[in-house]
Amino acid sequence: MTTADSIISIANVGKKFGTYQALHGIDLEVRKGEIVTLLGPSGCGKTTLMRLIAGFEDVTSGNLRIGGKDMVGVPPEKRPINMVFQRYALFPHLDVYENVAYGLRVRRLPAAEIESKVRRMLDIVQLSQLSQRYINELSGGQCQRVALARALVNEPQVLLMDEPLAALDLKIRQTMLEEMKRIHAATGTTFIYVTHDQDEAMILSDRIVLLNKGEVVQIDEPHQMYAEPKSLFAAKFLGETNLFPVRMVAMADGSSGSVHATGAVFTGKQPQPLKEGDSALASIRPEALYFAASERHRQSFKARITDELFIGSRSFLTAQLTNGDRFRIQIQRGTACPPVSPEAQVDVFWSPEDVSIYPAALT
Ligand SMILES: Nc1ncnc2c1ncn2[C@@H]1O[C@H](COP(=O)(O)OP(=O)(O)OP(=O)(O)O)[C@@H](O)[C@H]1O
Repeated sequence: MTTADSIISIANVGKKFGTYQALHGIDLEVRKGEIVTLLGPSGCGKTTLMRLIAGFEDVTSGNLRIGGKDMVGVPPEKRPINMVFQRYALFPHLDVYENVAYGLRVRRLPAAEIESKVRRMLDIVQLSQLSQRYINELSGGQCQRVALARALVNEPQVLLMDEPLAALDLKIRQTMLEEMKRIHAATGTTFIYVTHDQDEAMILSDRIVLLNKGEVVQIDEPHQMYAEPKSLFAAKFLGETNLFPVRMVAMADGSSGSVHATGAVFTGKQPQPLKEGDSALASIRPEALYFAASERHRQSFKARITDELFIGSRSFLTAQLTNGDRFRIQIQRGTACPPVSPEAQVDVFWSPEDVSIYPAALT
């Protein structure tokens, strides 16, 4: 990507709090109109990176540009961005309309322009009917939409959102994610979204920036990151996966593979360097395991099915290998599968295309 396509350009950025290095060598280009999610476990630096973009903190090293302009010394209110916080920070003594109009009134825009911008934005977030309600008369999801409207009415080039759905329950979160995608499509604003929730990140993002311990671990489209995690950390953080301890070996055809204690052979992608004799972990997602062989699903081992967790459209089966290792198999409702029986052994098949092998010691 060239810098010309980018609204935000972050090059080798570091952030120190006293002696503590919270972010190291962050490189990130965000394109105009993109939805980019900063994803990672608690304390990995997501909020710090967002606060650097917002201008609430200064970078310690490296370079941060917005719209091509260096942001050193540019205060938050002079940056072409708006931010939506987890707790919305709405004005309880103003109604929905006046909450949305607030920023435009501060900027002293003409009354007719304020009216048309606020009406349009209330229409986009589907709150026109509730424009005269006070904030304490709204549901959590409606408050969230007021907060979005209030930020977007200022037509920022970039909207920053820090865990904006964290206070909502699961069902409303899912609806709000769909809403946010629709609002994004209607406005074309660049969204940068902080979450530690992998589902939110996968549903919403054009690209996910996965962080761990203050570093960017991987930047990819959600499908790509799920299918080809470049590290054990990414494989474990995004979705569920089974990890089988293996040892690297040379295969008969000269390629490299790995062997499990049961003798099962795993070949597959090796995103990080591995050599013969190394301890490693072979990763296979529960939905990539099958009970029937096919042209693709040729590798197999024997297991016993000890348990079924039924969750409606699908089930998770717990399976046990002959050496005692347990793993999970996901099957769709209606798919034929062997009965749960601690006695009977069944063959479980997979494709090398669905296997990634990672160094055991690294995360
Ligand atoms: N003002 C500060 N002074 C000192 N350390 C800080 C400060 N702000 C953040 N940190 C530290 O920097 C690290 C990253 O914090 P940050 O809030 O960016 O993490 P996060 O990924 O957003 O976590 P969470 O999901 O828990 O909000 C943490 O170890 C945190 O304790």
